[in-house]
Amino acid sequence: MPPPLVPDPATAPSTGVSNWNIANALTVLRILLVPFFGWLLLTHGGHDTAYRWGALGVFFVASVTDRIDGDLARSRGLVTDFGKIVDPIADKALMGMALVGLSLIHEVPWWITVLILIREFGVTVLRLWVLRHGVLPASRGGKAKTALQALGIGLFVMPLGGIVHVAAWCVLLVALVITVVTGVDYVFRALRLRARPVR
Ligand SMILES: O=P(O)(O)OC[C@H](O)CO
Repeated sequence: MPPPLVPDPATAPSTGVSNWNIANALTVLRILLVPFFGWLLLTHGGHDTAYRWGALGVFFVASVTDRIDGDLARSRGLVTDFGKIVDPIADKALMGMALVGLSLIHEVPWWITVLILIREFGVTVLRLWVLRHGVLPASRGGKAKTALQALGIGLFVMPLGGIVHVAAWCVLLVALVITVVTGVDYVFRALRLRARPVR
């Protein structure tokens, strides 16, 4: 099969470019936005509508940079192992902060937050465990999972009730299922990678 015209940054071989590039800078920016987002979400116990909208704005910007840095890495040949490892970590930091914050203000049950955190932490450990054999890139399912988590969390952060709240629950529950299923899938991918020789 001929190679795709635009390689996927997750699976494309690293190009040898410097880690100091615009795609990785956006990833780092996303990490820096996490505490700011958390502060906005938790101010006044999450009951201040203005801060809540502010938190949603920061969450939206951070989520959009996830898309942009991937597109930039694809189109400009800026794929690096650093990006492959740190990009998912940045996503996990943002989603983790959001879920812990929403649980602290009693809007998402702790069991959901803990289950998702265990999966995300576990996949990060798997990535480090296989690193000497190769990089475990984000799978399509993993990317879909992150997009659904972002949508569900974004709906929860919106200071609106009614149908928005119902939609938030539906999306988050679907995201939860995909989170678990892709987590199991990564275990098998990691085991296959570990069977390869050390690089
Ligand atoms: O499921 P993971 O750990 O591969 O994470 C996927 C990334 O968040 C996609 O950007």
